[in-house]
Amino acid sequence: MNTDPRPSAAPDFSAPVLAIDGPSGSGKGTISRLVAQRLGWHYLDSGALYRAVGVAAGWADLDLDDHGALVRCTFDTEVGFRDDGRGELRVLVNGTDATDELRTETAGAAASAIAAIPEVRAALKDRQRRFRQLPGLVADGRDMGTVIFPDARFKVFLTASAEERAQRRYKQLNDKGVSVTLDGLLREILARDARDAQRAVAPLRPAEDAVHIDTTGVGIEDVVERVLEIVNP
Ligand SMILES: Nc1ncnc2c1ncn2[C@@H]1O[C@H](COP(=O)(O)OP(=O)(O)O)[C@@H](O)[C@H]1O
Ligand SMILES: Nc1ccn([C@H]2C[C@H](O)[C@@H](COP(=O)(O)OP(=O)(O)O)O2)c(=O)n1
Repeated sequence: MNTDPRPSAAPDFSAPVLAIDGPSGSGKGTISRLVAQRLGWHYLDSGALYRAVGVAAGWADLDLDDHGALVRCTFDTEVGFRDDGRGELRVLVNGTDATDELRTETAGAAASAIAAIPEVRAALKDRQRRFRQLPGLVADGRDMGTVIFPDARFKVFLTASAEERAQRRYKQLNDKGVSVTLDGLLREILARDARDAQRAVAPLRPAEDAVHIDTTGVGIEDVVERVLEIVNP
């Protein structure tokens, strides 16, 4: 998987972009990584950037209400992506492998709060756009098709029922030995959906030209095939 294409290079506007947006647990990361592997394209996990700022803010003991400090933290936080060779993405925050910490619901909630600050979103815009390199980019997030790559050639909006998304997260965390309750996860998912969809800047919503795929009860491989069909009909 191509994860970090020359991060300081300018975007290559001739590279096609597949934008995959959707709420937490809809399968964006899983499907994007598999599709990127199959196409041999680069992959941008935009949520990891917001999570990385959240984690770095936690390390620095910053107050989530101190917007000025969070914006400075966004500029100061270096995020690196590495393929572990088995198709999994490792994320380095200021040089430290923070992959496991990044995936916790605490980091997700911090990311969601920080992501509502317009200056933080603005600070991360160019960093995301630089991932656009040949032969193409699969970009996963909330505003890939609406704000970051509005001219993306392909746009997908993934959904699944909140109950199924909570079940998926429950299984994912349980498999990692993290102790959580299904009820608690469902509450967190609904709270995050509401905050991401209701914020003033770049709210979670499908682009007008996005293809909607409801993945409730649909297996991963079937979703991958449907997305590949959109790119190569
Ligand atoms: N279509 C699907 N059917 C069943 N499980 C899925 C499906 N898509 C993703 N998953 C599982 O759900 C969990 C959350 O998926 P993930 O890709 O992290 O979602 P997102 O990036 O949208 O939050 C993972 O454990 C993943 O394996
Ligand atoms: N493009 C993006 C990506 C993520 N965010 C914010 C909002 C999300 O709740 C958090 C975490 O995103 P992430 O995609 O990592 O979370 P999920 O895997 O969907 O649970 O970051 C965003 O505002 N815009």
